[in-house]
Amino acid sequence: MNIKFYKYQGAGNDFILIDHRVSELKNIDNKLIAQLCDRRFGIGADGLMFLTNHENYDFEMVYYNSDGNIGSMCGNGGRCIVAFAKFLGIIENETNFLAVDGPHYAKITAEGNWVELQMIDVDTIKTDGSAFVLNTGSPHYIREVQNLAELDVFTEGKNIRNNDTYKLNGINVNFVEDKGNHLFVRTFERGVEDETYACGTGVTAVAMAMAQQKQPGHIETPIEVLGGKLQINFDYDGSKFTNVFLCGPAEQVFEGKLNF
Ligand SMILES: N[C@H](CCC[C@H](N)C(=O)O)C(=O)O
Repeated sequence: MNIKFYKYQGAGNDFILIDHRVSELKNIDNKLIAQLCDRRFGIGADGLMFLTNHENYDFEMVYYNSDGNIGSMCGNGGRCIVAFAKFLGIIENETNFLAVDGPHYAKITAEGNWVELQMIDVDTIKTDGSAFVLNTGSPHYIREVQNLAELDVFTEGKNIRNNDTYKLNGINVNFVEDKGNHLFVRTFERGVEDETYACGTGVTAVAMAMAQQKQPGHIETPIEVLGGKLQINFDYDGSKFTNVFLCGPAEQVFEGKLNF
């Protein structure tokens, strides 16, 4: 089989994309996905996505984590697949597509490399000790820290993700430092089981957890991650977050063929 793939990255969160409308890869084998995402034995990526047809939407996004298992919502993956749909000529500068957590609206700049993706509304933030826990399409744990640049995110994140509370279903673990005019965020991702350079649903959750400690209103939060800059915009009425947008770059890096 000769299967064409494309590699995308959004703020350093990187993905393999396959146009499933034309691909011959019909039986999705989780071990093969893990191998393709492996950085030594495969292409290397934090996740793999199939773009498929859907009768009521422009397309459907099917997302797998790099361990080969189907993932929950991936925000940066969502932004990358929107850029991919534009590249394929399926959409122009706006789209409504379906993902695992429901329909998403997105808009895209003319050049196609800046994508603003609407995320699900959120009305529940729980606490776990001094940490916050919420679901933005994927489950997230958020802890505020000092000196985040020095933190051992892998060890700390892995311990939290595997503690008795979260071991069974897993959780994505985010650490945030308030830098005054922006938030600095680092994330240990479930399904990658490592720190990634950016996590879209993660920074969305972080912006909400930090905003609930402030005045309600329209809130725009600039975020710094290891792989670049993202921005989260939403309306917060004191209990609910609506009109939530994850904004940032989404770039095609290369294309290739799987030969097997
Ligand atoms: N990198 C992703 C999160 C992937 C979700 C995955 N780690 C899971 O919990 O299944 C993002 O940009 O939102």
